[in-house]
Amino acid sequence: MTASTPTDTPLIARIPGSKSITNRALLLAAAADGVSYLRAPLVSEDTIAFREALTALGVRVNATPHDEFWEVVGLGRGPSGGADIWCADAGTAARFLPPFTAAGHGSYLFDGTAQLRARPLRPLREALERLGAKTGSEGGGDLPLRIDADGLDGGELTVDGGLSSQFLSGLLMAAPLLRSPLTVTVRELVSRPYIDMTMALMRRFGAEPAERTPGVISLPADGYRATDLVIEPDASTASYVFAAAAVTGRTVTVPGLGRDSLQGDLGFVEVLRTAGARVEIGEQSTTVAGAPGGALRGGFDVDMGEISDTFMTLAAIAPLADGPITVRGIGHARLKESDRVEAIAQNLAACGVETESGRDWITVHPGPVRPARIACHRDHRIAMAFSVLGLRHLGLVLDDPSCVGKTFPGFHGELHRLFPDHAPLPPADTP
Ligand SMILES: O=C(O)C1=C[C@@H](OP(=O)(O)O)[C@@H](O)[C@H](O)C1
Ligand SMILES: C=C(OP(=O)(O)O)C(=O)O
Repeated sequence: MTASTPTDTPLIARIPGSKSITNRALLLAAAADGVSYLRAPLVSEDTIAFREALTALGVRVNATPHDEFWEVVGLGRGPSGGADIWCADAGTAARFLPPFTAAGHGSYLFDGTAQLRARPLRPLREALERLGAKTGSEGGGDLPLRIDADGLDGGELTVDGGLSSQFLSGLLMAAPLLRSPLTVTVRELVSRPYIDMTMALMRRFGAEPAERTPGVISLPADGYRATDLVIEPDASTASYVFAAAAVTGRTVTVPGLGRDSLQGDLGFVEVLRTAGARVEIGEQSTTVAGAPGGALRGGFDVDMGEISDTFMTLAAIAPLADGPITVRGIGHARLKESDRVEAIAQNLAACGVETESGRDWITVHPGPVRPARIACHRDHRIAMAFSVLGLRHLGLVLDDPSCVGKTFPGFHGELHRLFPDHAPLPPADTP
């Protein structure tokens, strides 16, 4: 072992499957010709919503009793017959499914919770209209969204991914189902690693997207072939146990997340390295070892625009560091389950921590953390990020612990299993 290699006996974390990979794989399997197998899928509110939406679209998804794998009987084309589609809180459902239905036939009405209705959808709708889709809004907002589908021709399309990369991912995944090839030119783009994930998974299902010039993606209209896919643990979820290692001085290993991961959010461990943790990204696993006593180095500035789901994991523990930490590039994090920049600033203020923030950045100053009630805003990541800070016995209480169910229903149980001396027993209403 080298000096920088984690040494104490690692705690082995059980991290559920990636939400982003599960929901992409569900869509691609539904569009494919043949029967696909998705192994170790995430079972959470977002993926159940996606699965139920596909069922409403006439796709058969059979689960084994303990969800070891899901069998998806592909349609081999877009859906037909029309349906009402409930997207719940899932941004992936609201952004990936409308292009899929537009490539099919029939009338579809998409809706979701008040939280989802508040999130942007217009650039996707406008892109679909430019492709020739007939769309309508009911009630004047972005959702409910109606799509009257009669298949789509390809051609040339410019897409604005400046608010969310999910618009582009949804359009790219629908492209092989169009009547002719499509070339997409990307104007503005946040969260680029998710586009690489989309294209990598499209290839796993037999499609051939090509980006010969950066920002210009050509997509043959050759459909998808069924496949058998093992879904990696979720790297955004893993950020909480890696941060937990950093603040407790323990070592945590996540098996199944290695250097070939499709998920950009694994890059969060590099931010922890800057904060003084030791990190090893192996072929099949990643290990983070906290500095003794859970000491954190501050006094740095980091752009987390490409891995913005993990910025709250860092910001929540930043008061424990020995200097201020500034996170940049996170304007689009204001458009998620909550305004995450505001939610972090507000909750840290409740803990007596000083912050400064602007449209797309926040600085967290070091200092004592006082007991507080954390306002989760029904945002799973606010709940999970502050649970990690809470490992330092600071008297933090979440106002809505069960909101973690969006991506990790068993979060509190797993945190307690790994850190029984630091994390409380899970609340009665969570697994
Ligand atoms: O494509 C995806 O699976 C996701 C893309 C990201 O959203 P944005 O592109 O809106 O940043 C991320 O925040 C979200 O949790 C999942
Ligand atoms: C932004 C998120 O989710 P969604 O897929 O709903 O966009 C998230 O999980 O942090």
